[in-house]
Amino acid sequence: MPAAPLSQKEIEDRLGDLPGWSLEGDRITCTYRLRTHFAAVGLTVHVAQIQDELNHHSDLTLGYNTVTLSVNTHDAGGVVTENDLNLAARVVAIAAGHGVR
Ligand SMILES: C[C@H](O)[C@H](O)[C@H]1CNC2=NC(N)=NC(=O)C2=N1
Repeated sequence: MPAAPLSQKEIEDRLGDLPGWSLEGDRITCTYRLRTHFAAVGLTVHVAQIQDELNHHSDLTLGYNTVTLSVNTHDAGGVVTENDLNLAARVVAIAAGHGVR
């Protein structure tokens, strides 16, 4: 049973607790800036590990010293659900440990 779509107000309310995350169209997104390229790679690998654990995957983009996540729930027709907010919360919880700026 796919997760239920959330209203824009529900999403915006929850994003208040997710620093750096925002609603962009039909997905939530965040760009983390790291001190070095290698630190960005490390965050990317850690996020990939969490995504496989949750079986929920963002479009994950690695730049020189940035990691951008952009996500919604495919199984719900490409809208934001609890699964996306849960992934964002897990990433927020680990970001500081990677030395995001
Ligand atoms: C078959 C597999 O469980 C599904 O395709 C999972 C994988 N990762 C996913 N990631 C995202 N963002 N949305 C999904 O609906 C989703 N479904």
